[in-house]
Amino acid sequence: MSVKHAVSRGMELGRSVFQLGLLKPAARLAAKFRGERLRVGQPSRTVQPQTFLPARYRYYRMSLSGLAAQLQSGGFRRLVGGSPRNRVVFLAFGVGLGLIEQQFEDDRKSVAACQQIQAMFKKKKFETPLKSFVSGYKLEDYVIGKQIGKGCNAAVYEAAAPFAVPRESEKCSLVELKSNSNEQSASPQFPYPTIYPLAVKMMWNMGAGSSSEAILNSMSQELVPATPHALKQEGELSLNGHFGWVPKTVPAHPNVIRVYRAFTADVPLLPGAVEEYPDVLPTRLNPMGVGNNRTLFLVMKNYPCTLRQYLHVCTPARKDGTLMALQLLEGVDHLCRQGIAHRDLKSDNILLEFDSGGCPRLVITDFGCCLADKSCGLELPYNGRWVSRGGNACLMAPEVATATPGPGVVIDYSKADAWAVGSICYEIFGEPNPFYCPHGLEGRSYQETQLPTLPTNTPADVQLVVRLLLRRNPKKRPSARVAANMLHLSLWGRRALATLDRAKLSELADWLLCQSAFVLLNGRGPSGSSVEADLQRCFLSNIDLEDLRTAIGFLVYGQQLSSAVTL
Ligand SMILES: Nc1ncnc2c1ncn2[C@@H]1O[C@H](COP(=O)(O)OP(=O)(O)OP(=O)(O)O)[C@@H](O)[C@H]1O
Repeated sequence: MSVKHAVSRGMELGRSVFQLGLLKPAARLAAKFRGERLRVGQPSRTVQPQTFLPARYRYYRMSLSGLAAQLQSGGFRRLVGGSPRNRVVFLAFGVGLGLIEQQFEDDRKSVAACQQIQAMFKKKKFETPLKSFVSGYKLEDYVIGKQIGKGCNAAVYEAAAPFAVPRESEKCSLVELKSNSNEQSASPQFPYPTIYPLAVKMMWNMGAGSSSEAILNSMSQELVPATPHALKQEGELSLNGHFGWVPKTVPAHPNVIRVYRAFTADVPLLPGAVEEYPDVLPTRLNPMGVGNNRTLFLVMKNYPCTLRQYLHVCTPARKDGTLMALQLLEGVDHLCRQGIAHRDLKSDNILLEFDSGGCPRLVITDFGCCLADKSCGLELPYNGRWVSRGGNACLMAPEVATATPGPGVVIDYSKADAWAVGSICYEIFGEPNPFYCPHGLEGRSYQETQLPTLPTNTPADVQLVVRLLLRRNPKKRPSARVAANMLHLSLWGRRALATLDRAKLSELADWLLCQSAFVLLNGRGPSGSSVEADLQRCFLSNIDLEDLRTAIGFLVYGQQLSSAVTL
């Protein structure tokens, strides 16, 4: 081997060691040099891309400082043995690492750029159409229309708020929910509810008693998506915690429902009550009923349909399907960041409307089963069978479905909702959810090889994301953030990605800056859709270099990911 050849091999080794995250084994290898022939070939080791990327700087620094120490102490000759060729290769290896120092600098710049981008987009809060209003805290403030939905815990009715009709001078009101016409477009199957722009959810109260405090205590999870003005501050219910236990609430997000008002009131006899839910009525309305006299009412925007209803009549196009999956991941990531797990994600609990270009916008709703405990975050102590693990048993992630209660047992929900999104993607792309009972796979026992393939028109990156989201082992499953980043990159960064697989982080920062500038200047997504614009804002306001790098790792090594990547 010529010196020139040895140098280039050493530098190449130094670089690839860095890029592949193999600094730790390389450091060990260097320590073993003496008397051994250096193999420049691929060391055989199984590495998960999500685990090797974040750790690399640590090993890199260890190796560099170890190398410097060896050189200074004169131990270099001892370390590499007498062969001049080995010394050259090893020195070149050091040069390769030195070049990486430069990359490390670039990294720091990229991290700084990311932080600036994040700060810029975090400042701009997602707006809720309802500004503070003094009315709407009583049932009498609303005109109630027909029933639009029913679940196991509540009936939902369309509603209008005559108090909120704007006078000449008043521009903002609940009515804006319907009059934002440039934001909403009608669909022939699901016309926009114009006469009744609101939806009132009447909870069925069978055990809580009729005091406001008891109702709030037992149904407090429903208030997680409530706006700060949803509850009357100085009235019977208060969000400041004086009345009962109040869970965390989530800041506004385009893919999470907003509850504009919440109040308790006597249960009224609404259309269809006697026929459809007589048992949960109070004896005042049905002598055989077991419901309490008062209950909780939640006021939201009235959406044209649920995701399930929409998918019943439409199969979204490839791009719309990807945007829909991405919105769910963004919504779930937002909840995770607030330490909230929804725990009942299913297509009935996702509402849908259309932006002006007809692109479906999804919002996650029904927080009745959520985990939003200030004390335990996303880790639920599972001491006994009486502890609720969440809603729909069919869509329980494996780590939740297989948990057995006992002292010290904790269920980690940090990736459970992301798993459910993976299963819902089948529905979005026109297939039945493989986990729906009674004949579906079971979360507790399925093998990943049993997962059906998605239809061939599903984008390859979406197929990869779904396969990863449905991994049994949550440690090998990407978080909602990483999965969302993968879809963002797939939708808008594929060209940039082609240059990123060499870990050129300065280019990554450039690309992010371009994205930010585009979103800031345009206020619309690449194809003019407000859904896309919101998604890009979500992406940029949550940007984190390590998460992004992990997403790139998954995409770049995606084809080899059936079990693990062998380097
Ligand atoms: N804001 C809304 N706009 C339009 N329809 C809605 C709205 N909220 C709920 N619905 C309809 O009402 C149905 C029941 O609502 P929801 O899921 O909140 O009730 P639930 O009793 O808590 O359900 P579950 O049985 O899942 O616990 C939904 O599936 C949907 O069809």
